[in-house]
Amino acid sequence: MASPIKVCVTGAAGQIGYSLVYMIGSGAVFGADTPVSLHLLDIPPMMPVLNGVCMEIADCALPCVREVVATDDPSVAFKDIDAAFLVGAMPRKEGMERKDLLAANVKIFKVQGQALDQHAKKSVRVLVVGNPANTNALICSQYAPSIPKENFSAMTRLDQNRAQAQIAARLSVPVSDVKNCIIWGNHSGTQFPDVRHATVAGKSVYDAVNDEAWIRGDFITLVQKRGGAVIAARKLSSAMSAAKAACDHMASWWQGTPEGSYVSMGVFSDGSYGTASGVMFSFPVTIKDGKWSIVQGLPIDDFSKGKLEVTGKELCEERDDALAVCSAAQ
Ligand SMILES: NC(=O)C1=CN([C@@H]2O[C@H](COP(=O)(O)OP(=O)(O)OC[C@H]3O[C@@H](n4cnc5c(N)ncnc54)[C@H](O)[C@@H]3O)[C@@H](O)[C@H]2O)C=CC1
Ligand SMILES: O=C([O-])CC(=O)C(=O)O
Repeated sequence: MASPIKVCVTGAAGQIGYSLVYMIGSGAVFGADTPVSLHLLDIPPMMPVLNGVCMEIADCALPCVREVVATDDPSVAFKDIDAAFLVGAMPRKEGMERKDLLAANVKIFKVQGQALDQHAKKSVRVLVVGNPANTNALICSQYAPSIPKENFSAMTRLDQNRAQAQIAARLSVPVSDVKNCIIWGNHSGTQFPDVRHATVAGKSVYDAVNDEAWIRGDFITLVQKRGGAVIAARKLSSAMSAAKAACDHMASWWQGTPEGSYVSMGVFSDGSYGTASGVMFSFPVTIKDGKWSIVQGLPIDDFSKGKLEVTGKELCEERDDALAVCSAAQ
């Protein structure tokens, strides 16, 4: 076995953390032959709960887990880490939009950006899960200027998984047959789940579904509002599926995307497809040798163009609000 990689999970005593640490420890993300040192961060009042999580990790007897560091100190949690899952943040309650969390959560990502800048490896790959994820990732990157912007990303993989699961259910096929559903823009109600370029068992999803009204209507709304529907049902936000998506995201980043496949990630926008630049916009990306590249040249019709504009505008507004909160907190 190789030497352990250091992986940090913030909010490790919370709901998503509870599923996520097991999945990482099981080898599902970095490979069954890659040992990991788990660095678990939470806030001081949660240390007894985190201690219980550590007991359970030990009791799982996971061969990949070589070390567990549980702490409330970001300088310890981020020390020399290779990968970070930034989950620790307040979740929304019924009736809230994710951007309603901005004022409370964005300060966490400012402080953690500064701590990553000081303590993490410069090659660290950072996945932001805590909402509003795209804008938190942008702020985190901004306050970690010594780490390349390409090393920060926001999670829209749960939306991609939701979209692919809905298409599979509609066509009564296994979800593994459905590929290349795209999530454009913000992880919010303005996101654009797009199946124009998706395939099912190698054929066009658009043709297989053969119902443009559904694809442009109920399908989009269902994916956009799925997080809220889970909250209404569970009285808690998605946790198991969020942890699975975080693992899928990091596994793609670590291991690359197969030939002909792409995945959606919130990444620093260079203005591709005429989108807003300087925000963390979710694009289809391919990944090779740990580096993502935005898939270029996909035809975008007028319907899609309109959707990209709306979600880009929201991201610019969130960015401006977040910067105002951060400078007021200085
Ligand atoms: N991007 C996405 O697709 C998704 C994002 N989320 C977001 O993930 C976040 C976490 O959700 P849950 O685990 O359900 O919440 P939770 O409330 O169960 O757990 C959050 C944990 O973070 C900890 N925490 C708070 N501030 C912290 C800080 N400064 N440093 C370290 N830890 C801190 C809390 O003490 C708590 O243990 C929420 O913001 C939620 O909205 C949830 C689902 C999907
Ligand atoms: O909806 C929420 O607040 C949690 C989340 O981001 C999701 O489930 O997609």
